[in-house]
Amino acid sequence: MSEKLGLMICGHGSRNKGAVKQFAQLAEGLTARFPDWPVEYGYLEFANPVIHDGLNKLREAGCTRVLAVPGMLFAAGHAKNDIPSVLNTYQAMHPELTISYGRELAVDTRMVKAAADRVQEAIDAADSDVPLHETLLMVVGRGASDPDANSNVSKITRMLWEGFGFGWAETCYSGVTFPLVGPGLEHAARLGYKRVIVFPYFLFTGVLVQRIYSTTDEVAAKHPEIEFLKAGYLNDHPQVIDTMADRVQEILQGANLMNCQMCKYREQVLGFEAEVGLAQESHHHHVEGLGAEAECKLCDEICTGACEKQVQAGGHHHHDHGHHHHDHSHDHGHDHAHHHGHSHDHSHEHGHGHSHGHGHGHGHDHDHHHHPYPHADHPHGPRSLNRGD
Ligand SMILES: C[C@@]1(CC(=O)O)c2cc3[nH]c(cc4nc(cc5[nH]c(cc(n2)[C@H]1CCC(=O)O)[C@@](C)(CC(=O)O)[C@@H]5CCC(=O)O)C(CC(=O)O)=C4CCC(=O)O)c(CCC(=O)O)c3CC(=O)O
Ligand SMILES: [Co+2]
Repeated sequence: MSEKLGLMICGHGSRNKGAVKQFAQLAEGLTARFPDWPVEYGYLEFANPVIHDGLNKLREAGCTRVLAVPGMLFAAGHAKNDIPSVLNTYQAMHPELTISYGRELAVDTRMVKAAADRVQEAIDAADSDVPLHETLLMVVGRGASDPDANSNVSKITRMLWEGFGFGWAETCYSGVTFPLVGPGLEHAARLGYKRVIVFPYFLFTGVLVQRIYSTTDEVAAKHPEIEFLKAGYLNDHPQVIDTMADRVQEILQGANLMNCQMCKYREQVLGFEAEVGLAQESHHHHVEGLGAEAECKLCDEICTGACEKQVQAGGHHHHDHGHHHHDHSHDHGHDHAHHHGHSHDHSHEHGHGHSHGHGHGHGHDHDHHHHPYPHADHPHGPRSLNRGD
């Protein structure tokens, strides 16, 4: 029997409409590279269609083998646990279909080229001329509880630093790990460079990119002697699409091997030894498929940061399912009542034994546990930064 191939692009998803639109554009770009196959995309969380919907469509189109690629920059929880969990569940329900999973975009010369273009665009758009030697590049990664992914951001930073010849370069993160953007930029401001370029190494706009830009404005206001440039994120850069297309080809060539050398689940990674052999399970089923329900109504298109201000003012996020800020809220034990009225116990086990429960909109009760991130209370990390919630 001949095989009918289909392509499934597994994206992250955002509450922000602009972000979802931009990911869809990226997916369109990839679709154009595979004109002979049915191509679908779906999101892990916060937006529709979900990955499951896309898989249904491919199956209905008669596909016998689905090549699934993660629309993810690095291999952390989403690429290692959450997407595989969705795919494996689907595979188990549909044994007639074969799902082959590809790898993340990872550190790749083409990704570095795409990043370099965004940095160059920021330099070109600047009013003044500052020599590269007097410029500091700050690359902002998403940040995860996986040092494999976090350290790959530093590699991107070094490639850009060395490639351009900037005076200095640093790496910081939008959440979960340290240093966060605020402390990272404050440190950078002390180094005496005339210009600081803040570059979010992100695929699309959204809540987090907006937070990075707002934090940059706050730090810039305190340092009028330094010029801060805000570079754009990767978006649907042709080289990003090329890289993703290559990840698809790798599956067919049988070369889609993830690099497990630095994987905390398999190897004794310094500081993360306790996580060897840990179950790689998804924590995302509770947010998956929140479509129109999760969509942010506070901004029209590109995130304005209005949701953050609401949180800071003491109110909860408009569609807060209590998960929204958990990466920096482990230190307060409290319960959120939720408008949907279902309860869900979400406990984070970590060294200090705190936990918080929250309710959220889901049809069933369940427990899930995140392994404690060993440096959650780092002085430049998430817990020390009081964003007011
Ligand atoms: C705003 C928020 C959603 C909301 O609540 O609205 C949001 C948004 C986005 N995340 C994105 C990417 C990634 N998110 C993770 C991981 C986590 N993200 C989580 C929370 C939140 N993520 C909420 C903010 C909470 C806060 O900080 O206040 C965690 C804490 C909780 C959880 O999800 O369970 C979990 C940590 C798990 C851990 O490591 O412990 C990883 C790493 C990984 O793979 O795990 C990647 C990179 C994947 C890659 O490599 O590409 C993108 C796409 C960015 C892009 O454009 O590229 C968006 C979209 C946007 O910014 O809108
Ligand atoms: Co996420």
